[in-house]
Amino acid sequence: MEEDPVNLREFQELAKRKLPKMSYDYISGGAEDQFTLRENVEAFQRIMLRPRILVDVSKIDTSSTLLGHKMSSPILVAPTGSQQLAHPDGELATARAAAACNTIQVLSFASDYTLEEVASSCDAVRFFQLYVFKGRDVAAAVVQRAERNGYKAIVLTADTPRLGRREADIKNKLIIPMNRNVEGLMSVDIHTTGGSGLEAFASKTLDPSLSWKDIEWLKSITRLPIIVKGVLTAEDAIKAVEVGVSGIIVSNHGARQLDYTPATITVLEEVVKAVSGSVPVLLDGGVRRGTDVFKALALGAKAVMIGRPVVYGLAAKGEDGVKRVITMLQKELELTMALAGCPTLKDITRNHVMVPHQKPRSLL
Ligand SMILES: Cc1cc2nc3c(=O)[nH]c(=O)nc-3n(C[C@H](O)[C@H](O)[C@H](O)COP(=O)(O)O)c2cc1C
Ligand SMILES: CC(C)CC(=O)C(=O)O
Repeated sequence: MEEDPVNLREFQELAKRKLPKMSYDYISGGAEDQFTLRENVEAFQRIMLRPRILVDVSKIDTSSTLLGHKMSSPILVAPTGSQQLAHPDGELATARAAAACNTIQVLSFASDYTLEEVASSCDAVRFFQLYVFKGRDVAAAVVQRAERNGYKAIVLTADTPRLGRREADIKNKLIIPMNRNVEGLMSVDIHTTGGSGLEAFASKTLDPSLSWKDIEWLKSITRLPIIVKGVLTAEDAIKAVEVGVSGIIVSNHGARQLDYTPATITVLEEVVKAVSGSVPVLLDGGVRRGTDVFKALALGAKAVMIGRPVVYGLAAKGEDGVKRVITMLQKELELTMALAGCPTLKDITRNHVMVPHQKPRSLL
């Protein structure tokens, strides 16, 4: 009988056994030395909790809202491309699992099912993640389709003017399916003479000239709120608020872009302070435990997103695997809140965590 993972790490192990090496390496890997990949997880492990005792925790409420949308917990599904590498049902399975768990899926621009197919798969609140390609007409057409199909926000990924150097993908000569959302809008020759097929595609399509002034353009083509993903500094957080975004995601793209950026949890507080409550701040990168979610909330995040764990759940057990990953994390958060003396999310404060002097262990 197939084993039943009891935590998110065991889902990763199961996914590793089930997936071809090329797919597993693409999903699990990070950029270059993968220093930040390790840091994203380890920085959470350096933060300790300060639980309060003798609080009535007979009822725990994990429910939350984001931009006015209700969620059963502050845990969202991060955008991850090409989910058919993990399972044939890909983003459709993820959409149904997220809906069943009452949470928001951020659909990747690079999804293997089109945004229309995902929208008609089930009824749910979902957001759409945008990459801006050279020649803005493709992005404009896709954003308008997302709006027409009921997506409730645009998540602009801003940390990928070019693709980070992912050495496993280069060695494996990664083959990536053609982006379905741009079918009929553009044609790109993705044949390579070697190396990563994703890198070949990205270098032909991504627009490295995208800049802050383009938020104005994005606002001119959609009425949807814009959330910027990839903020790591107070300076950029302030800029994002100035140009009128509706939300910020502290993210280093799961350590797949610029290596030696800090773990996201170590810069969260800086960003939260810089925006002083004007817009919600989310975080992704390395969230693997309910205690991690709790720590991020204590440091000011409105919610967190999980990337790889969802894809591992999908690879391990399809739609049911994704459901179990999300539910597992929600239940761990609920238990953490009970054991820390926080019956509601509002009860989680900065005083519930002890943050060490932020120096990566390997630099001490
Ligand atoms: C396989 C994979 C594909 C991804 N594809 C996208 C994408 O298409 N767009 C995007 O904005 N981020 C993408 N990301 C980054 C995630 O949205 C997220 O920032 C990251 O996975 C969070 O870190 P975690 O995997 O440690 O949870 C991808 C990440 C992975 C692992
Ligand atoms: C560049 C995208 C197509 C995929 C992505 O964001 C990723 O692999 O991290």
